[in-house]
Amino acid sequence: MKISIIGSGYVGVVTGACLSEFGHEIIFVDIDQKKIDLLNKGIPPIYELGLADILEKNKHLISATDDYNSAIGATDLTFISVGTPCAENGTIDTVYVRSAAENIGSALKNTGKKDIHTIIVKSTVFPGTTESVVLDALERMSGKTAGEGFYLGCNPEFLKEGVAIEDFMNPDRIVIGSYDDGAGRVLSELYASFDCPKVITGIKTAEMIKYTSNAFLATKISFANEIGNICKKAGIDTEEVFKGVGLDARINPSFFRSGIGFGGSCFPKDVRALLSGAAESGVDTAILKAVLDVNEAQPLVMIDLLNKHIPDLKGRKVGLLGLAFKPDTDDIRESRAIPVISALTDMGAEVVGYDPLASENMSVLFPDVVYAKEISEVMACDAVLITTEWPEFENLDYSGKLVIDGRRVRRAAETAEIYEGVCW
Ligand SMILES: NC(=O)c1ccc[n+]([C@@H]2O[C@H](COP(=O)([O-])OP(=O)(O)OC[C@H]3O[C@@H](n4cnc5c(N)ncnc54)[C@H](O)[C@@H]3O)[C@@H](O)[C@H]2O)c1
Ligand SMILES: O=c1ccn([C@@H]2O[C@H](COP(=O)(O)OP(=O)(O)O[C@H]3O[C@H](CO)[C@@H](O)[C@H](O)[C@H]3O)[C@@H](O)[C@H]2O)c(=O)[nH]1
Repeated sequence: MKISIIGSGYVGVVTGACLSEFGHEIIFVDIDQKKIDLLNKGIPPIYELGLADILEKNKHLISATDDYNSAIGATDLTFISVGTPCAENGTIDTVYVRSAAENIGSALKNTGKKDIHTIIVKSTVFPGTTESVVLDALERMSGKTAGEGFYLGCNPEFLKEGVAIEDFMNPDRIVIGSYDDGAGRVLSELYASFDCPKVITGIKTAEMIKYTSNAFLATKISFANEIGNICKKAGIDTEEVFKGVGLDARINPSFFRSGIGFGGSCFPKDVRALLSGAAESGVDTAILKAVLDVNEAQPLVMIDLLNKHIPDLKGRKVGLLGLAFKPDTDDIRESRAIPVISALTDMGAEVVGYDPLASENMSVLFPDVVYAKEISEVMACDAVLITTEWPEFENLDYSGKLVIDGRRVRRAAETAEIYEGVCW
């Protein structure tokens, strides 16, 4: 198929790159000229394991542009994968989705396309958004009617950063929300060779499946952290507890890693959006509120543990191992290192941070932090705080150090002079 992808971020580029592996021709559309130039050279605009190889290998199938008319005119299927950031009231800001849909609608009109075009929303949007914001923009700008002049659907994405290619290629399920039979048919054909359950449903239900999945995973993590805090006080190993708990097939062992909570571009934003959307419709969401409250408090447990050993942090050097919101990414969005750095600087500590990929991104938020080129600079600090579990932190020698571990690095527990695990 010939496929255009609007928005060349984590989701867009991974989707396009993976679909090119099946021989589909891909045109990326973005408003960021830097990303367009990189993609046209076969270089990924974001870091994701394995992405560079695919883009280089399939260069002949891939191009990028800011011109909607040429991209829509040359393709049969368009994915919208632009960002849906948090608006001030906690709901999603649909400005990018609306603008993408308006531009697609105009292009459908300008190019005078005769063949029926399919538009699929891959961005995470609050239930109802595709059938209101997107549908309205497409019909208004194209002069066509959904289901007759174009097909409309949604296909939420479940990939995890860092393992995004693997997740896209081997999904647990594919969810297809269809406004009309056409969108369902086109996506069923596109994904025919994927050997996984396909959930074909209405658009609002598909949108809700995405929010519910993320909210449930976030709930598991906050629950694990609350239980972890109880275990820490009682001298019980949380990991062993969840090993025992997760063996119950009704529960499942994944996403029970306790620590300093969840960050990233999705869990915090999506739980907030669900909560705000529920409040707007008069539904009280006690569980979702608690999930966020636990997640806000959890990174600060590190500071309490540090204060136990160094009561006055003024002028003391505190090293941070890990700045990214999780390993194998340069993404710092909602990283749990952020509240830790803020608290430390508020208390007058000098922060030295190290991350294999994310230092540059973090330096935009915190220009006054010292970004270490070598881990030894962090290890020379008065205390070492582990905020991201990069595999290389398992190979360090922590002897003689005071370590507060937010992510359970075994080697630190074994070798540190003073070791405090956040929930163990
Ligand atoms: N990052 C993830 O792991 C992940 C996983 C599943 C779902 N999602 C969802 O997918 C969506 C995209 O997330 P992301 O992380 O890829 O975002 P991102 O910020 O990395 O990328 C969005 C891209 O869209 C471009 N853009 C914005 N407006 C545009 C327009 N009008 N026309 C063309 N391009 C435009 C931006 O320049 C940017 O390159 C969000 O709704 C997110 O919640 C993200
Ligand atoms: O047991 C766990 C698992 C994760 N985390 C933290 O949770 C955050 C998110 O991790 P992860 O889910 O691996 O990364 P994301 O790339 O944010 O992926 C989530 O968000 C995406 C965007 O919606 C979804 O597509 C994915 O299915 C969903 O896992 C990170 O800060 C992790 O450190 C924990 O603290 N404990």
